Parts: sequence; C-alpha cells; structure tokens
Amino acid sequence: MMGLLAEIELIIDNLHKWAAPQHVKKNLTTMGDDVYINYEPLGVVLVIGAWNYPLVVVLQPVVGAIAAGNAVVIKPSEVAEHTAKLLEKIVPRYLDKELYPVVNGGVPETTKLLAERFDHIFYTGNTSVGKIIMQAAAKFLTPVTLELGGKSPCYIDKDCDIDIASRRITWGKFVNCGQTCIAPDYVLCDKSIQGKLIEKIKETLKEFYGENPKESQDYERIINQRHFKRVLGLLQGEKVAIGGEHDESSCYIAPTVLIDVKPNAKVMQEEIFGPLLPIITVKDVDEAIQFINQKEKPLALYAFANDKKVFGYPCVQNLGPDC
Ligand SMILES: NC(=O)c1ccc[n+]([C@@H]2O[C@H](COP(=O)([O-])OP(=O)(O)OC[C@H]3O[C@@H](n4cnc5c(N)ncnc54)[C@H](O)[C@@H]3O)[C@@H](O)[C@H]2O)c1
Ligand SMILES: CC(C)=CCC/C(C)=C/CC/C(C)=C/C=O
Repeated sequence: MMGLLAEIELIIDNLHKWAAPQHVKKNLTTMGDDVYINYEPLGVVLVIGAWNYPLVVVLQPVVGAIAAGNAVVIKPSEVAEHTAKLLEKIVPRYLDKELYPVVNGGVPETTKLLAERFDHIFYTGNTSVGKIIMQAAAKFLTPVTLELGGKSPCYIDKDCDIDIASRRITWGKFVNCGQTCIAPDYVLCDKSIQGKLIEKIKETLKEFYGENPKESQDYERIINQRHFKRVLGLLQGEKVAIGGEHDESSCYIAPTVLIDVKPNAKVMQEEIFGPLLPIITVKDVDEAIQFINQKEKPLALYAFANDKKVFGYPCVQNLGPDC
C-alpha cells in the first residue's frame, strides 16, 4: 500500500507538468507552424492484474490511467479471489461504476473482454498469457503494456561481503514465499564460496522465520494447490541443501536451497515463483554473464562484488530501477 500511496502522491504533485503541452524544436517542414505535443486521454483502458500483490498490481496502473483522463475496465486476478471480491465491492463506493467497472471472473470472462476493442491494455502476469493478450490486442492495433515475469539471476562474486549478500538474497527470495516478480530466481557463484553462502542463508532463515518456518507468522504459503504442485514438480530430483519440507494440505513449502543444479534442469527452464533457490557454480563473472545471456532477458539482475569490473558489464549496468 505504501508504494500505491507514493504513486498517487507523485501523480498529484506532477500531473500539471506531465499533462502540459510540450514545445518541440521546429525544423524545415514545421518552421511556419506552432509545434507542440498535446497530451490527450487514450479513451478506455483495460487493466488485467495478477494475484501475487493483488491490490497493488491492479490499482497502480488504474491510478495512472485515471490520472491520464481515461475510463478503466478493471479485471482483478481470480486467483486472489477475496481481493477480487473486495475490489468489486469497494471500487463502486468511490468511483463512478459506469466509467470504472470491475469485471470479475477467470479465463472465459477475460477472453470475452479481450474480444472488445480497447484503447490500451495494461496486463500484469506470466509471459505465456502475455502473448495471448498481445495477440488479442493486435486485432484492433491496440497498444499494450505488459508487466511480465522472468528468471532473475543473482551473481555473487567470491570477493564480496557474503554476510550482506546472503542476508539480502534470503529476504528477496523468500518474502511472500518467493512469489514476487523480481525475486532472485537463482544464484551463480564460485564453488569455493557455496558452503559459506549456504551456512549464512541458514542462519538468516533462522533469524527471519525461527527454527520452523511453518510456524512463523512471517512466512507465507503458496497461493493454491495448482501452483503448489507446479513448484513441487521443479524440486523433484534436485539435491536439497536447506529445506525441502512441504505439506500439500496447507500449500506449505519450506524455504529451500538446491545445490549441484544442472543448467538444463527443469527448475532452470521457467520462472520458479516459489521458495526454491538453485545454486549453480561458475568459475568467474565472465562465465556467469555468458550463462545469463543464453537465457531470455530477466526482469532484474542482482550482483554482489567488491571488484568494480563486475559492474562494468553492459548487462549489469543496464539494471532496472528495482536493482
Ligand atoms: N512485472 C511486474 O510488475 C509483475 C508484477 C507481478 C507479477 N508479475 C508476473 O506475473 C506472474 C504471476 O502471475 P500469474 O500470471 O500467475 O497471474 P494470473 O494467473 O492471475 O494471471 C494474470 C491475469 O491474466 C488472466 N488470464 C489468465 N489466463 C488467461 C488466458 N488464457 N486468457 C486471458 N487472460 C488470462 C487472469 O484472469 C489474470 O487476471 C509471474 O510471472 C510474475 O513474475 C509481474
Ligand atoms: C513485500 C515487499 C515489502 C515488497 C514486495 C516487492 C514489491 C516492490 C512489490 C510491488 C509490485 C511488484 C513489482 C510486484 C512484483 O511481483
């Protein structure tokens, strides 16, 4: 909610500047004209949200679309069913329901919505569905914003403060039970520091979640049985260094670290989106970069090093604002 409120404040403070006509330098073809960019609302925006931070990922784009003068059709994720119902109940209390309807439902309802013409579609969710959204939008040449996922790597150089690296990785990986778009997906490090890293992660887990994370009020659960089975499927056949315990009835999977993971293992083929942290050993930063570059572009990349060379690589320099 803090992020959402900050977004609203940012917009309130800056909208008058962003919406003002912007002067443009004249050239030969426009020298006799008044030349400026005038911003207009697009019309009707469709916002389709994901379940993992179900209020924020739905309302944040809605806030932007409203500020830009648009009507918005709001489609929360059916997977976070209670939040979806709450939005359906509270949004009409504060916003005109003709201009900002909340449409609840699953794939059939979303498919029906996508058959309509919109002026912009803002989708948050997985990459496979992202392709469906883009295809549906293409029919009407509707522009899209796709907030997707990815396998975000974490490179730990052998010359770095391993205490700090382990602590930050443990937080980022296991908060919300690994169900965060920018969570570190896997670790790349030199074999010589793997043992210390595991010890430090173990210590930090104890500090964050106590002896038994299952009993901790701070450790979440996998959203549903379908995702529980999917994440558990990624664990099969892998060597567990920490955790591995699970319980289907409560969708619990313990914070888990995997070692000796092969680059072609199942857990390395898709975004994990759960509390499994595979460690793959590499001999240096060059090998790590080569490994990362063979995969689809990640959403985030985390690097821990004292050696400035590590931060000189273009793919490390081009980190997004979350990194
Ligand atoms: N980049 C970001 O800011 C961000 C933020 C949050 C989540 N994510 C990503 O979202 C993913 C997790 O969410 P998810 O995809 O499991 O959420 P999800 O299953 O809730 O799906 C997202 C939305 O797509 C709709 N949908 C699902 N299948 C559809 C279909 N066949 N046709 C049309 N619409 C369909 C759902 O109704 C829902 O509203 C992860 O990959 C995560 O990284 C990204
Ligand atoms: C749990 C906390 C404190 C933060 C979660 C991370 C975050 C920045 C969430 C905002 C939306 C977002 C980018 C979600 C991705 O899944």
